[in-house]
Order: sequence, then structure tokens, then C-alpha cells
Amino acid sequence: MKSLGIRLALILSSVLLVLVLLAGVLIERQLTRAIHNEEVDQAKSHAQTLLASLRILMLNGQGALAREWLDSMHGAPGIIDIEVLRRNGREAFTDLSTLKRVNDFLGEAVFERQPTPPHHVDQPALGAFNRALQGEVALDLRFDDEITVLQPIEASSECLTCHGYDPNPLRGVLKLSLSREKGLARIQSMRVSLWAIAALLVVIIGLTVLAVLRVSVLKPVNRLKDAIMRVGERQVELPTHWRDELGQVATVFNEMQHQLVATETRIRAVSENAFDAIITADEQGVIDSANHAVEKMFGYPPGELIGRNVAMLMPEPYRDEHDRYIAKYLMTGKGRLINNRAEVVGQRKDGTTFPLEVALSEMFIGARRYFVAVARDITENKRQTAALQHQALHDALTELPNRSLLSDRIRQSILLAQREHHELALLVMDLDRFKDINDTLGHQYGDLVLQQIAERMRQALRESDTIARLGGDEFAILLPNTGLNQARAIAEKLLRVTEEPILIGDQMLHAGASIGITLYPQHGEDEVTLLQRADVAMYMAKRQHLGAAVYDPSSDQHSLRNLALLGELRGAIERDQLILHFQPKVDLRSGKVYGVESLVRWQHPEHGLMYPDEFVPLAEQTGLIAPLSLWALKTSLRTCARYRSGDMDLDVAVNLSVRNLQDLRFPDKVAQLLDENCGEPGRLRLEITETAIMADPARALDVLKRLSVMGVKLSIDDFGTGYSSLAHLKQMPVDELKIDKQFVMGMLEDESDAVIVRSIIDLAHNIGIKVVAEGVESQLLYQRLKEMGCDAVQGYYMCPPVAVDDLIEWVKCSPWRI
Ligand SMILES: Nc1nc2c(ncn2[C@@H]2O[C@H](COP(=O)(O)O[C@H]3[C@@H](O)[C@H](n4cnc5c(=O)[nH]c(N)nc54)O[C@@H]3COP(=O)(O)O)[C@@H](O)[C@H]2O)c(=O)[nH]1
Repeated sequence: MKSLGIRLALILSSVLLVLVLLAGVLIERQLTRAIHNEEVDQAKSHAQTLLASLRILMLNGQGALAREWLDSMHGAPGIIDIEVLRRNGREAFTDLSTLKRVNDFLGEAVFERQPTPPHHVDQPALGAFNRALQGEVALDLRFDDEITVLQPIEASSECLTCHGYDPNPLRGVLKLSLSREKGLARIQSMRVSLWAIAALLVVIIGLTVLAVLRVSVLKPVNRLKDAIMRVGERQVELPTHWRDELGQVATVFNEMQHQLVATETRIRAVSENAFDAIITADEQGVIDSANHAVEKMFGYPPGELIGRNVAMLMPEPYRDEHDRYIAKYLMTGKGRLINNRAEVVGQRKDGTTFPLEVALSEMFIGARRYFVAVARDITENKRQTAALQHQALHDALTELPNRSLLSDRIRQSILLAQREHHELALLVMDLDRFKDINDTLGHQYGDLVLQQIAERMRQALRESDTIARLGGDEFAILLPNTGLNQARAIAEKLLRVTEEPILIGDQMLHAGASIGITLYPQHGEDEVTLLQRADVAMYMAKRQHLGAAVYDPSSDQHSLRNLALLGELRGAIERDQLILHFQPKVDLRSGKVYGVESLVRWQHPEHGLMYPDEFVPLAEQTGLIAPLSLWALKTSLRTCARYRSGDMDLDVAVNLSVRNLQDLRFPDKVAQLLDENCGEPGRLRLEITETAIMADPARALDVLKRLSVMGVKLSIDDFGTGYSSLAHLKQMPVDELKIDKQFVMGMLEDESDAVIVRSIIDLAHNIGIKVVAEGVESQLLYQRLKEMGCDAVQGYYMCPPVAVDDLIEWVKCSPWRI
């Protein structure tokens, strides 16, 4: 590549050379012509001078002398030839006739001379000779090295003296041929000088132009070039005082550079302050740039990464993978990572590795391809995700797997058991007396008990076993590759560890547990069935105080449908599938409705409207009855508030289960619900069966008393079916009992039923308790009960349980309306 200076110098030198050559040629021609003209003029004047001399000689009649003179002139310096030619072209002064005539004229032989032999004379060009004969001084320039002048010789009167009358004024022609030796030498010398000067001029002008070019063009251009080459390294301010295009270019360059610097400063600031690591590398993986975050993230000092291979930031096998990936991409143009995010592993300078999320893209600077990687350290994200995953799959209190993780592990274990044809055992364990601990000592104690039990179980089982907390005091234990005997042994072991005293603070507590055992594949082939049946077995163990019980299909009162319902019932409340129906109670004395009993129904998506007999016992077995009762209580209070606002001032009665009576916090929950729903305690009635009370009479009495103190009314439901005595009832804070419908419905036909009904009414009245007869299906029954002094009736005769809207309609239209 030639430099601009050399190219300009070559161009200018060539132009200069051509100009000087042209000028030199022109000047040379002019000078040559001038010298030639001068020679011609000199030749002409020479010829005239010679003719004048000759004429004198001739006038003196000295023709012979003229001849001699002419002959002597031959060989004179510069003269090649001199001759006088007659008009006929012949040489004059070559014979003696004229001499003789002159002597004759003079009368004596004055002139003596031997006739001169004509010597060889170059004949002039005919044209020039003829022009000379016309009186013109003619030139014969046929030869480069000589000039021939043909000077006409005019005859004067003196000539006639000797030559006689001759009418022609021209006597002949003086032909003078002069050598051009001198002239040519002058021309040669002039040429040498001329071209020497020209060469000198070319050199001087060339050097001057080059110097001027250097100063005014090359130097600024080089500065501009240097400045452009250093753009990005440091800021170079070009002088802008040149008042030409270069000055404008410098101004534009400075402006452009300021903008570039500003843009680069902005980009650098963004890059350097970026939290993410930003690396650019060429196709070979050589790092071209790396921001501060890269150095910080990978632990390299500033500047140490530039020029080194990007593979150093990855551990094996990512290095090889990276090289292969880039090579493939460069070859095929296909790469799933380009313009995508990916999770990779990074390696710090100290060799430690960490997870990275990388977004890879490419850019071109000119024809060069670079890869741009934006990387983010996702250690913290990973940790948080792992923590969230742990949180989502573990119980916060005991750190044990929760129901979701257990389900997953059961599914996985079933698949493995299927493939390897072995069994697995699933145990459901429920703590005994945990409620007591919770209720009497508070939640903190309850939580500590659960934590200690969980830890003991962990210690007792293998790592490969899964212990999960299902909720409350219920645990599940998954034992992969375990048969019946082994499962029993493990259950016994677990029972032992739960029965050991638990020391919390200075309190020595005793828990114990009941365990249900199911086996895959004998008792179920899926996770839900196994869990449900283990639950059933656990309740059997609890009911029969067995400690541990294996699921027994023959003693399982639950049909498959019941098992399925049990699973579905858990979600029925959240899915709003439960509804309440209301049945009026009529006061026999006034004949008016005074209250309603709320009765739960399950609007099942497949089985339609289901009655409580189908699912309440299931709920009672599994502990779901507690949330169900609270739901019924809350919904009854809300509905009551609604119809009271429509002038239906009715009491509402809600059924309770045994579990509610065992829950020492139940009165508080009722108080909270009354509070939340603006309910009056005196308008709420809770119906409890005798059996529920008899399960734990002391605790039931405690709960009932607290409810009664709050002002809530209490009824004994289904009275007559249990074994409680009226004397026992007297201690209870109840003010109403409901005679079971089996006695009422049969009393018209069966005298013993009538006796029972009458006795109950009389005895209840004796201890100040109001009596309600259930199952009143006819007007006759209604009338008989009224006659017997029964206080109130409830039954299909008045109204079956109906939805709230139908109840409102009934209250408006029935004979028992308010
Ligand atoms: N713990 C809870 N138990 C509840 C709840 N809701 C209902 N139940 C209990 O379910 C049992 C069955 O109730 P249900 O099927 O609604 O039957 C009630 C009436 O329909 C029926 N009845 C009323 N009058 C007559 C009649 O004239 N003839 C006839 N054959 N049956 C009639 O009696 C049931 C009401 O009984 P009771 O509660 O004893 O007043 C039922 O025993 C409920 O206890 C609930 O929310 N929680």
C-alpha cells in the first residue's frame, strides 16, 4: 500500500515532468528556430557583404581576381561553398573571354590569367535558384548542416561598360553555402542548458510542492489518521485552525469524537455498573472485554481476563462442551444457546464453582464476529428456590415432608415396587392424648411435643424411609420394600418411642399413638387408596385401643364408595359443595313456628344431593367433623341474620358432634363466630346427642357449661336412644330435649312408644326441661303430642328440611306462620 504522500508526489511529479517536458520542447523549438533565423540572417548579410566585395572587384574589371577571390573563399571558416552563377546556372569567371574583352577595351593586356577550369559546384535547388533569378534573396535549406543563400546580382550601369548592353537587370546569382557547425553547436549547447535548467526546475518545484504538501496536507492527514487510529484509546483534539477542508474534517472529527466518547462513557458506565457480568469474546473464545462485574464474580483482578480464553471461566466438562458448541455454531449457524438463556456452571479463580444463568448473543464489528455473554450468578436464586421448594414440600414445624412430598414419594415407591415385584408398607399414625396436651398446656407445648415425636421417629427409622406430617397430630410413614412382619415390627417400634415420656420444661408428658398399616399391593395399588385404608386401620386401632392395626377389608365398614367419599369430603367445604337445609320447629301451645334446625347436605358433583347419614359418620371418623361443624355453625348464623332482617325472628339450632364436645377451645370458636356474624347467643341452640356426651362426660360438661355461660341454648338430641338418665341430664346445662323420632313415629301404633314419650315429657317437665318431639308426620300425631303436653314438634307434617328460600316462603304461607 503506497502512502498518500508517495502517491501525491508521484502524481505531481509526473504532471510536473510532463509540463516541463512540454515547455522544454516548446522552448527548445523556439530557441532552435531563433538560432536558425539568426544564422539565416547572418548568412544573408554575409552574402550581401561578399557580393559588395565581389561587385567592387568586378567593377574594377577584375573578373580574374573575383575568381581568385571566390576560389580563396572556398575553405574559409564557415564557408562551404561560394559561387557566382550565371543566369543559365553556369559558373561565372571560368573563361577568359571577358578578360580579353576588357583588355581589348583597355587596349593592352592588363589582365593576364590562365583560364580557370570550372570546379565542381553544388547545384542549388531549382526553386530557390529561380526565386533568386526573380530578384528575391532565396534560401536553400535542404541540408541540416548548411545554409545556402542565393543572392541575386543586379546589373548596374558600370557593368554595361564591360559587358555591353544587357536588358536583363540581373546578371546572375551569388550562391553562398555556409556551414551550420557553429549554429548547431549553439543549439546543442542551448539544449543542454535548457534541459539542465528544466531538470533543476523539476527537482526544485517537485521538492517545493512536496514540502508544501507535507506541511499542508500530509501532516494534517497523518495527524487525522493517528487520531482516528487512537480513537477509543484516548481523546485526541485536532487543531481546527486550518481554513480548508482539512479544518472542516478536523472539526467534524472532534465533534464525532466527543459524541463517541460520550456514547462510550455512557455504555461503559452502564456496563461497569451492571450487576450482571458482561463479556465479549471473539470466535476463538479470546476475551475482548469484560466489565467490573465479571472480575468481581469470577475473582480476577482488573485487566487479567482480557486476551485470555473464556473457557477459563468454566469448569470441565463445560469447557469442552463450550468449544464444541462454538465450533458447531460457526460451521452450521445453528445453536440453541444463541439469543437464549441457559443455566451453566461458572468457575472462579480459586477453582470454586457456582451456578450461572447466561444469555448469549453475537455481534459484528466490521466483518469480525464477537460473542456477547451476559451472565448472572444465580446462587442466591437457587438457594431461594430450593428453600421455597423445601418449604412447599415440608412441614414448617417438624421439618418433615408434608402430604404433597409424601404423595410423590408413595407414587415413586409404587412404581419401583411394581418394577421390582416387591411390597411396600404405608403407616398412618395419630397421637393419643395430644389434644389434651394442646388444650391444657397450650399450642407451644403441643408444638414441642410434635417436634420431639418427629425427632424420635427420625431416629427410629432408616434414611430410606419417609416420615411425613399430614397435619395436626397425624403422621404417615412410608416404608419401601417392606413386608407385613417388618411393618408390624416398625409400628411397634414407633409406638414405643411415642410412649416414652416427653420432658418439656419441668413437665413430664405422656402421649402414645395409634397406627394403621396398609401394604402395597394387597390393600391398594395407588397412593390415595393406601392412605385412606391406613387411615381406616388407624381409627380401628384407636377405637379398639390396639396400638397398631393392619387394614382388614372384611372388618372395614367402609365400602369403596365410602373410601372415595372420604377423600372427596376433605375438599367439599373449600369447593362450596356443602349446603344447609332448614326444618321448622313449631310451638304446640301457640301453634307458631319459633325456630329452625339446620341440617347439612352435600351437593355432590356426581352423586347429586347427599344426606348427612352418608357422610357425617365418615367425617366423624376422620376428624373432618370439626371443620364441618364450624362451617355449619357459621353458615347457620349468617342465614339467620339474613332472614331476621326480613322479619323472620327465628331461633336456629345446629347439630354438634362428639369431637366438638371434646374440644376445649370450641366455646371460644363459637363466641368468635357469634361475634363475627352479629349473632345473639340466646337465639343459637346447639343440639348434642347423648352418645356424644357419654364419650367423655366430664369434658363435655365443661364445654357445655362454658357455652351455657355465654348464653347459648343447648338441646339433647335423639333422646331415648342412649343410656343416659334424666338424673344425669339434670347436671347438664340443657333446657330442651328432643325425643328421638323412632318413639314418636311409632307411638300411635305402639303403646310402649307412647308410654316412653309420655314419660319423657313428664320427667323432663319435672326437672324444668322443655320437650320437642321429632318425626311428626301426621296431624293425628301432632294432636296427640299436644294433648300429652309436649312443648314443640318438628316433622314432615309441618315441613321437611328445605332450602332457605323455600323456608322463607313456608313461613309466609303456612298455618304455623309467625
Ligand atoms: N354433626 C352434625 N350432624 C348433622 C348435621 N346435619 C345433620 N346432621 C345429622 O344427620 C342426621 C340426619 O339428618 P337428616 O338426614 O337431615 O335428617 C333429619 C330430618 O330430615 C329427619 N326428620 C325430621 N322430621 C322427620 C320426619 O317427620 N320423618 C322422618 N322420617 N324424618 C324426619 O330427622 C333428622 C333430624 O334429626 P335430628 O338432628 O335428630 O333433629 C341427623 O341425626 C343429624 O343429627 C350437622 O350439620 N352436623
